[in-house]
Amino acid sequence: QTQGSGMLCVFQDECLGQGSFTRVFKGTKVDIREGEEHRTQVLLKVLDANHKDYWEAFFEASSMMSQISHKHLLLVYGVSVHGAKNIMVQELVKYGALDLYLKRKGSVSVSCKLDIAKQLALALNFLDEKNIVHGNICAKNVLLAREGDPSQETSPFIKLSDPGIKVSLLDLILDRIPWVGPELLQDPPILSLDSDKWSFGATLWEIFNNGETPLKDWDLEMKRRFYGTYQQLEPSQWTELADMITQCMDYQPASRPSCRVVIRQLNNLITSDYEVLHASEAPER
Ligand SMILES: N#Cc1ccc(Nc2nc(N)cc(-n3cnc(CCO)c3)n2)cc1
Repeated sequence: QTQGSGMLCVFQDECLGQGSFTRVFKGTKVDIREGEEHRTQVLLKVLDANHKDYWEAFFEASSMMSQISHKHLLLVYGVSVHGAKNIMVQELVKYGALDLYLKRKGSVSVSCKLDIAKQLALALNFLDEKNIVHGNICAKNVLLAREGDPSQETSPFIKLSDPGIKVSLLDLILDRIPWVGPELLQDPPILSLDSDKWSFGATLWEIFNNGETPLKDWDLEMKRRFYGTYQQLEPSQWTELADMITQCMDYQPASRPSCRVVIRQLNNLITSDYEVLHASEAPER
């Protein structure tokens, strides 16, 4: 039995993956409306039993998502708090987490990547306008609802997932370097809308590096030094993209570009990419 939409029950199949404190399963939601049974495939995000005391943060994350709706935000049906289990029931997004998709696919076109980046920027702009901090923007939390296929002229479609448990323990924050803004390692940590812009920059880096994990295998000491010495992620060969990532990952939170500026810069990249892409077809000037 869950809150809200009167969902009757959910069943869980195989485990699909995991977050920091949770495991995700495919499941089925059964609603009874006007005496008819409606079955919907869902994603069940189950809070690990040994993290039971995180249930408030777990509940907060899901209630944040269920209070707002936007085409690029994940739909959360409700939270089941029956018995000892805390289960968040989400829409099942067809192709799952973007980082795994990019790793698996390895050959997603630049135009698709730009499209995904723009949709993520639109989701962030929506949250920004509502003064809502997500707090965990990364490719793992971007879900792919539709593949882009340039030959079929179809564009990809993404949904930003719930932020998961807001971590405050220092070593968990260290674990999220380079996605977490350096201002969160200060004392006191300052979580703000600007932090999401830093994370957006790190996520752009993942998208254009085919889902590669930034600072992979770096230990916590090396990660601390990455911020301590004001380092940047390895720049892309595409200067305009590299500049955008560096601007988002500005060590001064207030100097990071607004969502509107980011969307405008992405549109310029899309146009320039289009021109390069179709330059060969352009009639001799
Ligand atoms: N093979 C396969 C396959 C796997 C998953 C999905 N779909 C889906 N839908 C969601 N709402 C959330 C997630 N999800 C995945 N990993 C996390 C934890 C890290 O965020 C969340 N996956 C579809 C196909």
